[in-house]
Amino acid sequence: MTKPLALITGNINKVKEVKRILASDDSSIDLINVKLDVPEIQGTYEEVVMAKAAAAAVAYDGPVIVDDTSLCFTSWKGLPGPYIKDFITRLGPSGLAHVLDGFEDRSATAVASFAYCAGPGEEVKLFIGKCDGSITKEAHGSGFGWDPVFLPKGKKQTYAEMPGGEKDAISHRGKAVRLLCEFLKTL
Ligand SMILES: O=c1nc[nH]c2c1ncn2[C@H]1C[C@H](O)[C@@H](COP(=O)(O)OP(=O)(O)OP(=O)(O)O)O1
Ligand SMILES: [Mg+2]
Repeated sequence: MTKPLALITGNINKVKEVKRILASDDSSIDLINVKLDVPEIQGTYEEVVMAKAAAAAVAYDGPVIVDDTSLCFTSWKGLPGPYIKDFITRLGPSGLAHVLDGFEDRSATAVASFAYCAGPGEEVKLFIGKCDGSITKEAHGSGFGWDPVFLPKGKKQTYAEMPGGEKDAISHRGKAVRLLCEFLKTL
């Protein structure tokens, strides 16, 4: 029996956002969430998410989607990138904002790397969404991860301050999930 398509993540905020983006797309694509601990290798965000999807497909033994999210500082040549989780977990949003004090360029790019894998050993397909912005000097609003310190380019509110639908319309995750959705409709 084929298993349902599963979004493999331990992050409830990702699940909430992906479901909200899919619902607004009117796509009738249904996902279940399965929380599995999948290893995350070191490498570029493409390498990290491809390995994560392949491992998730084996662990779940069925069709999976994974999301690996990066936050890339221009002044740091793209770092922390896929290693952002340790930074935000240890420093919190305002601590993260202060690591750029002393750098003139506070620009950053949020990257959502989604990957689909139909099952163990199957090819992995990538869907990348990016949002350019900058890191504010202080936290504004409260919410998911580094949302309080990410100011999308051309906006007056951080991700944390804007309504969910507004974040989805411009966000790294919104862009990646809409690409993924187009692909899933062709299956
Ligand atoms: O839109 C976002 N806005 C703000 N913060 C975000 C966002 N999306 C991910 N994040 C945070 C969660 C984690 O601290 C790190 C990414 O790490 P990442 O490995 O992709 O996520 P995770 O370990 O929480 O869940 P998973 O089980 O899917 O790997 O950035
Ligand atoms: Mg993770």
